[in-house]
Amino acid sequence: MSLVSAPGAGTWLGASPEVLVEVDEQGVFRTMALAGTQALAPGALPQHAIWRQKEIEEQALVARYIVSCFKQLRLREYEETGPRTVVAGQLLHLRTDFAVNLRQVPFPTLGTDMLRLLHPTSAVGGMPKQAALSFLQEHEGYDRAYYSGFLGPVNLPQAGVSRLFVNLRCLQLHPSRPFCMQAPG
Ligand SMILES: C=C(O[C@H]1C=CC=C(C(=O)O)[C@@H]1O)C(=O)O
Repeated sequence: MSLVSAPGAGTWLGASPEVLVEVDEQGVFRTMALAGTQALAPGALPQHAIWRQKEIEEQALVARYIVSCFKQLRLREYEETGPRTVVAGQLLHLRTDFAVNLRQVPFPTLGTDMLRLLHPTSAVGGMPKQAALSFLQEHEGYDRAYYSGFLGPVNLPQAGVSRLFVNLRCLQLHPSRPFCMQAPG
């Protein structure tokens, strides 16, 4: 959950399930391929969820894109777990987790390099990236402002520890009306 209010930026309330890049206290870099959405039915077990081919393929595209980013950086020592079904509030998603232990694989700029390569992810920008972004620029017809950007604590609670989330499922509070942002899953 996030609530950010800053002069010039406005007031934004959000609940994002998607980590864009993270480096934790143990020096582990993480990112994830998150896609596919279905409701969590009352009493149902997430591990019994059935995914359609479309969702499986969409999530696999996102996972492959992350692998291609590691390849661009010539990084081969990453751990990949999944895809598995995860719960986010009342929703289920398909998620593959990626981790690199930076104490074993010295790559001090990995967080920044991956941020540069990943943003905007295919979930919010499309794929292939440049063509999709040009298409959006031409046809979308409105300013997303901070929606689908990223936010989170940087160098907190200590230097080198950061957690950035894709700014999904959010609303901007205006004095007269809230404006809610939600992409189709
Ligand atoms: C882009 C959004 O969700 C992403 C994260 C999880 C599942 C998604 C999906 O089902 O496609 C999206 O990739 C959003 O909720 O605005």
